[in-house]
Amino acid sequence: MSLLDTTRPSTPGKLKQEKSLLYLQTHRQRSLRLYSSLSKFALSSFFFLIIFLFFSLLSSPSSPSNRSKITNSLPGGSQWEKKVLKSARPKLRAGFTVFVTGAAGFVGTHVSVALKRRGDGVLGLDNFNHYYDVNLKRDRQKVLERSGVFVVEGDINDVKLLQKLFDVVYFTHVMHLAAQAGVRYAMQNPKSYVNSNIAGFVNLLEVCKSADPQPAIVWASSSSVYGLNKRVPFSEKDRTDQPASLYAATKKAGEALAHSYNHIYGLSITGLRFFTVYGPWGRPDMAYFFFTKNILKGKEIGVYETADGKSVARDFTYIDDIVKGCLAALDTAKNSTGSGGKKRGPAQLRVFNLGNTSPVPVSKLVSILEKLLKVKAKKKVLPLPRNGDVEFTHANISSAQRELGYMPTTDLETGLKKFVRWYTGYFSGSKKKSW
Ligand SMILES: O=C(O)[C@H]1O[C@H](OP(=O)(O)OP(=O)(O)OC[C@H]2O[C@@H](n3ccc(=O)[nH]c3=O)[C@H](O)[C@@H]2O)[C@H](O)[C@@H](O)[C@@H]1O
Repeated sequence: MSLLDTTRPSTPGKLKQEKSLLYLQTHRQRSLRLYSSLSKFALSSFFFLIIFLFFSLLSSPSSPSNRSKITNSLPGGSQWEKKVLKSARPKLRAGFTVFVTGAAGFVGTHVSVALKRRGDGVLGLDNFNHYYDVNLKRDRQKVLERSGVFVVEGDINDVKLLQKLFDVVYFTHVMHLAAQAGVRYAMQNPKSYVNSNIAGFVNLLEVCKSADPQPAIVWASSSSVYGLNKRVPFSEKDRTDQPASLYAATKKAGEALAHSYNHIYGLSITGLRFFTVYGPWGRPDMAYFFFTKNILKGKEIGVYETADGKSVARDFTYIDDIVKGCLAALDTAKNSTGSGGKKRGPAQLRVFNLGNTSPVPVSKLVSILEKLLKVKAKKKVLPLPRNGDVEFTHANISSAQRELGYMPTTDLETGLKKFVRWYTGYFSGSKKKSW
């Protein structure tokens, strides 16, 4: 007798019911079996996936040594700290340990290399923003690396990063050159100026004031703070409450901030008012740079003139003279008097003009470039636009001369010759030879 027989019902209706019950049970068992094998499959696939991921993490490209290299070279990692310390260590016992912000910038690169060459320790910081060609900044970074200067990639608004750097290194000095530069761009992107030149500066001052001991600070202000001032040459005693551009207003705000941090916390602070700095490795957004580019390309250049038909004029200052002024400002900076956020006595607060003391009309700048490039410029004389530009600048440098021993020695023609030599070498591909 078959199994079916034994389960045979006493009535046909009951059989149907029981058959469907049996069907349901078997179906449920089958579903349960299917479900359980599916979950087993899912579970084992999951484990397989975990094991696979585990082993792929262990294998190339992130082998254990590579991985630890990567984590170590990230900010905070042991290799990163080693690089930071090595770069910041002075060669000479009496050497400074300088934190240079904006190190891959035009002035930042020159100052960092000069400090390193004379035996100071230098640690750079730069956010490598896209205000102008980042490749130029990267090439400057290569120059810095060759000189032994490590540039940490980061922003002055990153409190944690600054704090970390100040925890790792005891900086005797800060050379603060990171800024949103350019007079005319301020109309397009005002926030960038507020962010870098005001918020970023406050951030840096906050970290400096809390450091124990506090570093002495030297920072880049600008000739543009003189704004509509008509007294010539511009003296540090003249009024600076009429900025003509938002850029100038943020630099003037920086000077006011410097005053408060000096007054409240005893930070030693020196502001340097740079006058239209030019030279090799310069900024492509500046007139002398893009005029050179456009003259060589046969493109038109706009030369501004004032309402009474005079060419606008600038006290163009060669980079090497500016570097000397920066180093002298560091050398003569007295110690900050506070520590850990508390002032212990009055501290040094200074501001100096760093200019060339011989303003040159922009039309003359163009004729020098024409001579050096041996190409006639396609000039278009335009009325000075209402874009924040001022008609002229002219530095009185007697204060810097007296206290810093600052004395510029490069006239515009000599400086432009050096710039043009660098420019043609750099853009013809012989970058490495040009420093
Ligand atoms: O002295 C300073 O503090 C400032 O110097 C420069 O500002 P600026 O003097 O305006 O330098 P450029 O932009 O290179 O202009 C130089 C001259 O060329 C003129 N110019 C500019 C552009 C143009 O198309 N045509 C023209 O005639 C300007 O009016 C100005 O007189 C820098 O760009 C600022 O970052 C710096 O702070």
